[in-house]
Amino acid sequence: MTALLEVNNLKKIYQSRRSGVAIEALSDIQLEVEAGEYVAIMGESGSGKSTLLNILATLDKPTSGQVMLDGRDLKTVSEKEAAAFRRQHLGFVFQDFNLLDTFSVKDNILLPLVLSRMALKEMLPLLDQVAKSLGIQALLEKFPYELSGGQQQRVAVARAIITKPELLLADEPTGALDSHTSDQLLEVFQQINQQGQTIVMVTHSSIAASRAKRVLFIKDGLVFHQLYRGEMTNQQFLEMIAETMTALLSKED
Ligand SMILES: Nc1ncnc2c1ncn2[C@@H]1O[C@H](COP(=O)(O)OP(=O)(O)OP(=O)(O)O)[C@@H](O)[C@H]1O
Repeated sequence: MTALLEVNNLKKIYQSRRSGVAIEALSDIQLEVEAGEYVAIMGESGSGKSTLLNILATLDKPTSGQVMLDGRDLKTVSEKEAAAFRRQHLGFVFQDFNLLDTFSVKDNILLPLVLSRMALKEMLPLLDQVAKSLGIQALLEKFPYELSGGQQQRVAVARAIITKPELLLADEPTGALDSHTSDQLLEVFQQINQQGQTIVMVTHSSIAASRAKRVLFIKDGLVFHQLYRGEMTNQQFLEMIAETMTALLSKED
């Protein structure tokens, strides 16, 4: 079986325009994600997590190496095609929700379908389904500024999954949430993963990572280590992740 996402020998070097100094953010990343997996990516600040996510999201290009999504090399996605490609195949959830304040919740969620020119009568059943599964039916006519952070993030998740993307990419999705709301969001992620949604989530939080099925640790631009949940409970997996993070941070090179 081929993986849904395959990353081979990915390297990213940033060239500082001012100083001319080259920074190697990713040196040789190798990873595979199967359809239906829920993978968290951890690593200390500056280890290259956002760089990796941006490349997977087709928002940035690698210096070398390959990313294959569902058998397609992202190199073959042209600049012109990129926005439509992202809409059709990927969903995004960010730390700061990124909702449009002048649009109602309903219109925010429908936006990717509107941009894909779907007919309204096809959209509405999808809206209904996604709103029900995230428990946000009562919020549809409100505006984002009328919602709590947790509610806004649920709306952002609804917008990300309404297109039924092959892959949901999340960058610090619990970063702006308090611990209670963060738990609720993590439940939502577990629930949509159980329904078949593949998720790759970058996070600083060991608690968030402990809800995934697998955790990758990045250090020095490489996948340094990985842990599988297997039969572990959330608490057991959390302890193992926390120990690994401590070891990772204490091992200076
Ligand atoms: N646009 C850029 N130009 C130059 N250097 C960059 C750029 N973006 C990131 N970097 C550098 O690349 C390295 C990796 O950064 P990246 O943001 O991917 O790390 P991160 O693991 O996501 O960090 P954090 O957890 O703090 O968000 C860092 O050394 C950073 O300073």
